[in-house]
Amino acid sequence: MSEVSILGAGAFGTALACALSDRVVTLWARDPAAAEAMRTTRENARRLPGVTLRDTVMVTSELGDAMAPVLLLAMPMQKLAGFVTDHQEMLQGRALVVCSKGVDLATGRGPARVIADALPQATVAVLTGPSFAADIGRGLPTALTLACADTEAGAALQHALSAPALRLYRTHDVAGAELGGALKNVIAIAAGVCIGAGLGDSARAAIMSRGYAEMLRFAAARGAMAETLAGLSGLGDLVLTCTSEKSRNFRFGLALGAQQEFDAGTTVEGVATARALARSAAAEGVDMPITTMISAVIDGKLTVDQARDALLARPLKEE
Ligand SMILES: NC(=O)C1=CN([C@@H]2O[C@H](COP(=O)(O)OP(=O)(O)OC[C@H]3O[C@@H](n4cnc5c(N)ncnc54)[C@H](OP(=O)(O)O)[C@@H]3O)[C@@H](O)[C@H]2O)C=CC1
Ligand SMILES: O=C(CO)COP(=O)(O)O
Repeated sequence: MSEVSILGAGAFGTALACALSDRVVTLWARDPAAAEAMRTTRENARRLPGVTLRDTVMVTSELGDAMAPVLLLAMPMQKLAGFVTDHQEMLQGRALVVCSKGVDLATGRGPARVIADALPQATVAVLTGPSFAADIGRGLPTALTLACADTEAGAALQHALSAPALRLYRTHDVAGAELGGALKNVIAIAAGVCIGAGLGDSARAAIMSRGYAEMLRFAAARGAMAETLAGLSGLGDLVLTCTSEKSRNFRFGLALGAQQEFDAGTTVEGVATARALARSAAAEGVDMPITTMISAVIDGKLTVDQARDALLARPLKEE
């Protein structure tokens, strides 16, 4: 049995398994056929093609075989609540490190709260920051934030999950870390829309800066620290995903801006999160114009032109 298991064999879970394969690590895939294919070909051809899984990566579809002391949860945000509720008993008493980025649309909760509500006794941490699965899977250097309210447990996890090319910084600001990862995906969609609609690089820089301003406002309203948002999990990830076509959120925005189809099977966390955040911002009186416009454009309530005009026509104000 390994010390660390990764639950969810998508692009990110597979990449993390590769990063941690300097030791024995277990990767759980819910689909037995996918697990069998990975075991025999040593590749996750569907989610992370071109990356070879070392022999130290044990792949299983039996959840019980993956019950290590430290579990990394690498599944889409909207699936997290169902997963932890369904497997409450098995997950009890372990350190749960969630890698999902987003807000639960049904309840408005972030990933750490979703887990803590289902497993009140669990040690919960968040692993987030600028990191494309394709980069991590290839062993390229990456720095992430590990957030845990319990400083001692956080330090232990920081050491347990660091690897030769994976450098972890630690914080106790769980809300800040998870909000950074959730909020930036919506701004990445907006940046993609901007480029896809031909609005230009200057407009994208404005979206990134003003998007960051609204990330800070929302995070402050939730009691998060501005310093956390200025770090890897906020600004770092915002820059990455607003400027690279490796980002699915950015690519989704590109397609939306260019009025092109986008593959519905691709995980685009910012879509549900935009809806959840726009709803919360309105309810809590937090000014989030870009997030609100992007949510409306995604839902077809506004065209890109209407959203652009509405943003430009806002009352002039101090920066
Ligand atoms: N890809 C990246 O570069 C990064 C991703 N992340 C975050 O990691 C999370 C996962 O993303 P990523 O791996 O890229 O997504 P993928 O779409 O590549 O994979 C999602 C994985 O989750 C599994 N899954 C879906 N539904 C469930 C469920 N109900 N129970 C258990 N497993 C389920 C899928 O299984 P199946 O294959 O059987 O459908 C699949 O293995 C997201 O929140 C994302 O924001 C964070 C940093 C980087
Ligand atoms: O969060 C990510 C990189 O840090 C991955 O971004 P996408 O989900 O947009 O591909």
